[in-house]
Amino acid sequence: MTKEIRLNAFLMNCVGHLAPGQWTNPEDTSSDYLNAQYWVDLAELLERGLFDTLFLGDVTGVYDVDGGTAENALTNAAQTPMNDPFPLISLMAHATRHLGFGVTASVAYDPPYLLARRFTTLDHLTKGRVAWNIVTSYLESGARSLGQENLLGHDERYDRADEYLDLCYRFWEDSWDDGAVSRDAQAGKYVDPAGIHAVNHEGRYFRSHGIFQCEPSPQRTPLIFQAGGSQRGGQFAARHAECVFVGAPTREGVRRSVAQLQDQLHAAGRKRDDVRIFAMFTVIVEETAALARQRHQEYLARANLDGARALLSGWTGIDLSRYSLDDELVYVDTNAGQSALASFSKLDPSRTWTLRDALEFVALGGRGPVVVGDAREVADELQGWVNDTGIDGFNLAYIEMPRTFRNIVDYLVPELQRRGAYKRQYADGVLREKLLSAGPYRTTVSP
Ligand SMILES: Cc1cc2nc3c(=O)[nH]c(=O)nc-3n(C[C@H](O)[C@H](O)[C@H](O)COP(=O)(O)O)c2cc1C
Repeated sequence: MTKEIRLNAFLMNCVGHLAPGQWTNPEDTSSDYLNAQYWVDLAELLERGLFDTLFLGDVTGVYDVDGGTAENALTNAAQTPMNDPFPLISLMAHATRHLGFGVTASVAYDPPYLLARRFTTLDHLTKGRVAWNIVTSYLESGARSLGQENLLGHDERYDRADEYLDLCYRFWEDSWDDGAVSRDAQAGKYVDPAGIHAVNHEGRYFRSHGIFQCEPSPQRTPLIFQAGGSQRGGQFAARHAECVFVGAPTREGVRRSVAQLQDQLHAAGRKRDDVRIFAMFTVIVEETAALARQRHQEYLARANLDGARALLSGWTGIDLSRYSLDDELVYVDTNAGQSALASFSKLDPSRTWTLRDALEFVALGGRGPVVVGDAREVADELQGWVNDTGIDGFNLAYIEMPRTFRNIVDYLVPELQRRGAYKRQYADGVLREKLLSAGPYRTTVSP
């Protein structure tokens, strides 16, 4: 049977996101990210294309690993400057009915109570269309700006994140009984206090005593996404995630990431196909293959390798300005994101990468592959990846705004629909019901 492919759009609240240099194209509108209308137009476009979510990445801090300064990132707009993703969701939810919103929030800085409250608020305002992409942060600059000496150790960040999540689940799921909000005007009773329970938590990293102050939202716990493919990151995903976001440049790399995660799910007592897996990807599709290839060449000519180096240095925690472009990338453990370097070194042993190869790759679409062609070629390619790797869909980055997404909606989506590989309408229900064919509430079991 033809597998239905899921699509999310992958952006950050910044210029260019995963395409440093492309903002210099007069037709690219990504530097309009400061305008509300830019986001509303995008959300409406994605809903027209039946995208599952608009998925917003986020980082705390600036990319200052390259050369030990933020100069490169600032000059080339390498995810710097960057605004907060949360307020965008209220705007876009108001303009749409079905589109989901994935939002990345780090557990490194906000206390669990405040972040849990923010998600509950958004889940209400979106009527249950919010997902949380949980990350543990990788930029030391963020830690310093928030008054910390440095980031916790890589694996300890995940230990702390486990406790963070367990506490959030208690706020969302244990503090308010179903039916406690009676809104009984005749009796003059909005909430029945008997249905509200204090959360008492004394843990290694967090303490909290008291009732959660928000009434339960449609999903209670937002749909849980996770991105972070190290061994420890995979264990964390196996415990919490309902959807996982992987990023690797080759088919073999993605296949291995999926297989590793499935083994970890099995080890955690879950079914191997218990999570929906999305791969980072970029699509350049045009009405004709020739035009798509021409567009690709124009994008390559504008790609900014310095900006790409600022990004890759930040992701890996290694100052890549100290290496020559012909040096081969070799895996070492670092305290930043470990899977970023692994995906250009040990993940796929059949391929070696020089620094130049990796920068040219990252400059168009980050850690995900780029597929170029007319709708038929691109659909073949996407279906091939889904069949060979076990993923469920793609988190699609853009190169040019809004052309990348407009062309996907106008050319690729109808082709996938003709093949029976893409929905023709949204399913009913909250985001979890739409994406997982499950009930409205969290599908992973509390420990
Ligand atoms: C595909 C992908 C996307 C990611 N997106 C973000 C992001 O938007 N913000 C962020 O802080 N970390 C992001 N990360 C990093 C990780 O989630 C994680 O917090 C950390 O850096 C450690 O990752 P690791 O388990 O791969 O070593 C991403 C990782 C992957 C694999």
